[in-house]
Amino acid sequence: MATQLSAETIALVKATVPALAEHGVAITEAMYRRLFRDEHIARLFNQSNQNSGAQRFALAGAVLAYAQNIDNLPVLTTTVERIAQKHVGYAILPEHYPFVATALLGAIKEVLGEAATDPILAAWGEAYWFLAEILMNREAVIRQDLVAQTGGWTDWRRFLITEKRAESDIIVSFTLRPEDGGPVLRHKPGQYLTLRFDTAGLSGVIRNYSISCGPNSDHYRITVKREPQGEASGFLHDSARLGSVLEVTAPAGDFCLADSPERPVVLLSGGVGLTPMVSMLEEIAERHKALPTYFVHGTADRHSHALAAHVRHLARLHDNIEVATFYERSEPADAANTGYITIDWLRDSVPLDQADIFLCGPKPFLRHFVPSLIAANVSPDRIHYEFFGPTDENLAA
Ligand SMILES: NC(=O)C1=CN([C@@H]2O[C@H](COP(=O)(O)OP(=O)(O)OC[C@H]3O[C@@H](n4cnc5c(N)ncnc54)[C@H](O)[C@@H]3O)[C@@H](O)[C@H]2O)C=CC1
Repeated sequence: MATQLSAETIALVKATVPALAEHGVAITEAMYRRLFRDEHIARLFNQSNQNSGAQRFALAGAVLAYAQNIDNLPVLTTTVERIAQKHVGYAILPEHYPFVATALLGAIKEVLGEAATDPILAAWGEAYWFLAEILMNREAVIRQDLVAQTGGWTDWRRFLITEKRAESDIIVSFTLRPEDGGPVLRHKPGQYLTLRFDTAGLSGVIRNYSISCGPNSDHYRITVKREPQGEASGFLHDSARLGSVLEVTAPAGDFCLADSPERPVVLLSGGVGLTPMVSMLEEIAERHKALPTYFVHGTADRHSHALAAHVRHLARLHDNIEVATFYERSEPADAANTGYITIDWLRDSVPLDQADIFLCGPKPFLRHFVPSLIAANVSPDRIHYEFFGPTDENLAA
């Protein structure tokens, strides 16, 4: 692999930035159309993100960001790590990359027509493989690291549902244990699992769910909200039973609590976005008993509030854990504030000037808090957020 792209390639790719800004979504649309002619490639993707169009927009943004920063790649380090983690979770392998190269170059030619000259296509081919090498190398390291650990694995492994438990009117937890009876890899609190369903009507459907329990070598727990028209969540809520099998890849993701947290921690969540926070809270209760921790959660009302008793229980056992709850609609008996969590409340109630802030929730929640925290002088390296779905890297913009 070239260790660096030539100045000529960089210039040719950068020259396509205006065309990508204008036609990026058309290009990614054409790319996916070409890519999905191969059934085995189509099965690698979460098709609900395709149906919503979100994946096309996210990829168009990523391609544009790559072209814009091709002479300053360190800017993309976080994005590259997230993509590599996601690829390992989706069991993407080096042999899949040529399919994307062919589809992307074909799509650029199709959409840009004569403007996509041979030198431009050659430059994009080179640029694609340059980035692909970086990703494939990183993904190989992640996979090696996974198999080197007790309970680790790569590719899909069969898990059984061994417990199913309602956490609120709309949220259910599932405990998953390997069918082979072996141990599981201790995940990093905050990481997610990738599940593949193999049931009639859901064959090949893939979804990510955050792990909602603390690290252990025996089982994982996921906690799932029923989404309107959600195929996978509908199946899990209505049809999955004890003993149902799900295929799972190893825990992935870089949104996690440090091994030895050095600053106070604020765990800020909206709705079912509390799941990775509960995993972090269990780990803090178990291993970081002196770490000042603020568990701040907003949800619609008491009926949608999952794992409430569990979180309160952990807080009661540990002096260092403070819990605050916000309901959009509260009743007099609720131990909750009314309305949304606000930046003013956070400023008055948690050590924003020192803490690491972890955020997970719906997009409007992240779109509100990430810029508000930056405006409140929280340095971006202390703001950590997670959102499932095609990654939107522009929340801080
Ligand atoms: N690891 C991950 O990336 C995970 C992501 N999620 C995501 O979290 C989201 C949670 O969704 P739902 O439970 O449907 O949430 P929701 O739409 O019901 O909202 C939950 C709460 O978030 C708060 N909120 C929403 N907008 C806000 C704003 N602008 N300012 C302040 N607070 C606001 C409110 O308290 C609201 O009650 C989903 O989009 C899901 O994909 C969930 C679990 C894990």
